[in-house]
Amino acid sequence: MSKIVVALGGNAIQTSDKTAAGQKKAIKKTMAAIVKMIENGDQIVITHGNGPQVGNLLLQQQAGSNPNNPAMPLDTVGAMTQGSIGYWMQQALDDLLQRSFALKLAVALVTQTVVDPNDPAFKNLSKPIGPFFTKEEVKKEQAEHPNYVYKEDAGRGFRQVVASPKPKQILEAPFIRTLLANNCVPIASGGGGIPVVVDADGLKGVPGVIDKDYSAAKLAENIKADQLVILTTVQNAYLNYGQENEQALGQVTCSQLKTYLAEGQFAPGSMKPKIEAAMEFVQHTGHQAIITSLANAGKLNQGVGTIVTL
Ligand SMILES: Nc1ncnc2c1ncn2[C@@H]1O[C@H](COP(=O)(O)OP(=O)(O)O)[C@@H](O)[C@H]1O
Ligand SMILES: NC(=O)OP(=O)(O)O
Repeated sequence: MSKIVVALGGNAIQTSDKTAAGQKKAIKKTMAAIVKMIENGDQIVITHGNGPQVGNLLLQQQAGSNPNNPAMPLDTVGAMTQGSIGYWMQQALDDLLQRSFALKLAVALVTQTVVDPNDPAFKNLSKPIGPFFTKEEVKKEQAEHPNYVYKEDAGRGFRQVVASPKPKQILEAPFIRTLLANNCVPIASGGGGIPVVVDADGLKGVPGVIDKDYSAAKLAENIKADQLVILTTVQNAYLNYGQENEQALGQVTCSQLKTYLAEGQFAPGSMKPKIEAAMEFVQHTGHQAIITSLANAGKLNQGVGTIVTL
């Protein structure tokens, strides 16, 4: 039996139907793929992104804000998305688990991730969140939210960007291990975990959204996982992605990936963090990491995807 941390990307949650019912439906389909991994006999910890949801909720908070009901800050909004997405996943998974594993339960855990208050990411905002805007729309948004920063996101439009500090420690890692030991399926570190710093007064939430791929690697390391699995839209990481000479990467070493990273083969904000997270886990633990599509979740022992080794 292997202990596996599975990181789920936006496509596992997002749908054109943004209602709770629409998102629940998408998540139920995703959880059915995860159950296949549990059926293989492995211990699974699920982590997930929250980019679209945290940005949307932040806008909703601002729109409804008044002195008696003020908008919540970004760290709290991040926690709210851990709650909502975690609830949807937990419910979907419980329904599916009850059919085959009467004793297993999913448990969504509000998770804090320690970051460095001096992380340069607080000055260089880079994490896109919320909806996409056209050039015209973004001018209106900027007038309404003068403190927000917007950047172009890979030719797909403009999005608000926030700080994305690197995770240093997943605070609740020991409890995640306890949950695993007690036959639970933890859903943890959602949205990369709520970024917190430790100061003289204790823990303090800070404004940012951590990249869930980097947090997944840190979580996998902190709970001594045997494998990190990053499930996304593509079956593999590719060289020359989208070009005529595109080449899927199968088994690949960290030193080969270092060369490909230097060549700029992986787009920042999408495949690059997944490659860097996989390398970090493999280099720190000696275990392997796999990047592949959600559709391949049940076939991980069949050599699918990009398999990163030392
Ligand atoms: N070299 C590459 N190989 C594969 N996919 C790549 C590459 N460079 C960029 N991508 C893009 O990365 C996307 C996956 O990243 P992202 O959309 O951030 O995923 P998720 O939301 O699942 O975390 C793919 O859909 C693909 O468009
Ligand atoms: N927090 C995070 O990385 O979210 P996305 O994967 O949805 O961007």
